[in-house]
Formats: sequence, C-alpha cells, structure tokens
Amino acid sequence: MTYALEVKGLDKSFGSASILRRVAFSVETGSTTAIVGPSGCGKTTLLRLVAGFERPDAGIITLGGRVVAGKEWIPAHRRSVGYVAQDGALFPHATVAANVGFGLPRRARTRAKIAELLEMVSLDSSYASRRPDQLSGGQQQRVALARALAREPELMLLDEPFSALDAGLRANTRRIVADVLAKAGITTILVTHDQPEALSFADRVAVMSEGRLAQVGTPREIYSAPIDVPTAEFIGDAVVLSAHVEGERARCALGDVAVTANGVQGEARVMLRPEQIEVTADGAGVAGTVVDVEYLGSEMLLGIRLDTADGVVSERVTVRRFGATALTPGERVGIRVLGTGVAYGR
Ligand SMILES: Nc1ncnc2c1ncn2[C@@H]1O[C@H](COP(=O)(O)OP(=O)(O)OP(=O)(O)O)[C@@H](O)[C@H]1O
Repeated sequence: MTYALEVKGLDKSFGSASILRRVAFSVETGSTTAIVGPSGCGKTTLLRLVAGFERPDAGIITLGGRVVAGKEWIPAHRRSVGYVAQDGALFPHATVAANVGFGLPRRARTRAKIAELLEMVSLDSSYASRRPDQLSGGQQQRVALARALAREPELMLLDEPFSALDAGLRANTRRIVADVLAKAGITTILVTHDQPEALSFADRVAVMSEGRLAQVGTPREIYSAPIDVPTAEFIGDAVVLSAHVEGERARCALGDVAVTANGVQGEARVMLRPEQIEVTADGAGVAGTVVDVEYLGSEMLLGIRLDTADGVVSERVTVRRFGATALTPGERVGIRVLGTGVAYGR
C-alpha cells in the first residue's frame, strides 16, 4: 500500500491549550479524504501542520514516503503540497493570470499555460485579465485552485474552500473541484464542518472531536456504523432510544428492533437514522401521536411521541417523510423500523 500521507502521534498546543492530541491516520495515494468536525476542534491546525505552515510539538508527518516533520523538518515551499484556504487568499490587486502564474516557475508563466490551468477549473481564458473582485465567489475559489494546481502538487489540501459560497454555487463549485482533482489523480484532503459535504465529496471520512480523530472510515461506515453516540449525532440526524439488548435484538420504545450489538448487552442505547423509521399506511406497528411537523419542501420531519408500552419509557422520535400527504399535530399514526440499528453502552 502506498500512502501519500502518514501522520503518527501528532501533538500540537498553542500556549497552554492542547489543540491536537496523538492524531494518527494515513491517506492512500489518489484518494479523497474529508476531515469533518465541529468548529474549533483542530481541523485547520492539522492541515497547516501537514502543509508545513506550523511545526508539531511531537509526532511524525510523512509525505510520499519522505519524513517532512519529525526527525527532519521540511518547510512548506519544499513540500509538494497545494493549499486552498476558505477565502481563496488571492492577491487582490493582481490579475487572475498573475495570481495563477504565481504558482508557476517564472519561465513557465506563458499565456498558453495560464489558459490551460484556467480551463482545468472550467474558466474561460478571457478571465485572465480580470482582478479577483470582478469574479464571483465560486470563480475566485476556482482561480485559487488553479494557482494551487500550477505547482503540480502530490497532495492538495482544501480548507473549507466552499463555505463562503451560497448553496447552489457551493454544490456546483464542489462538483467542478472534485472532478478536476479526480481527473488529475491528485490525492486530496478536504476540511469541512458540513457533514453532507464530507459524505458526498470523499471516499474516506475522518471525524474529529476535541483534537482527536474519533473515527476514520468510508462515508457509509461513518453514517451507518458510527463509533459512538456523539459521532452518530454529529454526522447526521439520529434517533437514540433507551433499550435492552439481548443478542442482536433490542427492546425499545419502537418494539423489538434488529441491531448491530458490537458486544453490547443488557441496558443500552440504540441508534437509528430517521429514514429507518416509517409511518405505515394502515396504522400498523407501534402507535404514537404526531407532536410537531417541520415542513422542508421535498421532505417533512415529524416529531412523534410513542405510546407507552409495558416497562418501556415513552419516547419522542423524529421521522423523515418524503413527498407524502401532510400529517398534522395530534394525528394518531403507526410506525415501524426498517433495517438494523446500532447498540451502544449506557
Ligand atoms: N496560531 C494560533 N495561536 C493560538 N491559538 C490558535 C492558533 N491557531 C488556532 N488556534 C486555536 O486552536 C483551536 C483550533 O483551531 P482550528 O482553526 O484548528 O479549528 P477548526 O476545527 O479548523 O475550526 P473552524 O471549523 O472554526 O475553522 C481554536 O481554539 C483556535 O482558537
């Protein structure tokens, strides 16, 4: 297995504040990894250590088999790493051509090369003479990417590059960027606090929490088998119920539910995603009352208070419902569980 990046035992503090603690992970060559976590958990710090803008207090960073931090220290300009920041950080008074050309050796700064780089990020070469403030936010981010691509990096680091863009532009720019990087075969790490963005952009997702990596896995693993309840709740909507687990079954307010127990038995909690809970057409299943309805256009989020069954506490669950007829608070419904939940200790 060849790794574009290997990080081991990485520690970083600023003053007395410990920001990263024993961070370790590997990134396969040619892959796309998203690092996701709440604001302030240390994502940007990790990226800046990999880029070489900061030195770690302890630990080893290896890029393409070469140690760049540890026994050796290789500064940012001698690492084959591209970096695109949240605001693009373009030079405001320079033209697009000058901004992109900054990433090229002087003799390679030809009009043809700049046009080729702009074309890679789906920008017409006629933009070359504009200044950044004459471009939209999405276009500015694509120029920043072109500038980073000019250096032909082995590893591209994207630090929330889409977060300043509005929803439509954001999805479109994300698709263009993902496409460019995949075509160029560049190993990419994206930092984001947007969970759907992490799940859709990357083939591996690393969830960060308070300076540690809580879990690294495929988007599907992270969503359907999160390591603990906080990770489950961070990465998507989660319904978490008290349960009693025996074998691979959990008895909870939603009845007898199949679970992945992971060795958890007895008093426990069970986690389901809202789309695993279905309102039945004929009222069959566990009975409950709709308590609130959040209308979101193509879907509705229903809050349902379940009837109390013997020995089971009454609980409220959130159910996602697509394009079906509206339900209103007070209506009685039957609900059932689809698929398998995940059990966690108390
Ligand atoms: N140069 C610095 N000096 C002192 N503290 C810093 C420095 N850089 C970052 N920090 C602190 O480290 C913590 C982690 O910051 P970091 O930017 O890595 O988080 P993040 O997960 O990227 O957050 P966000 O999603 O909000 O960008 C924050 O509390 C921040 O204030």
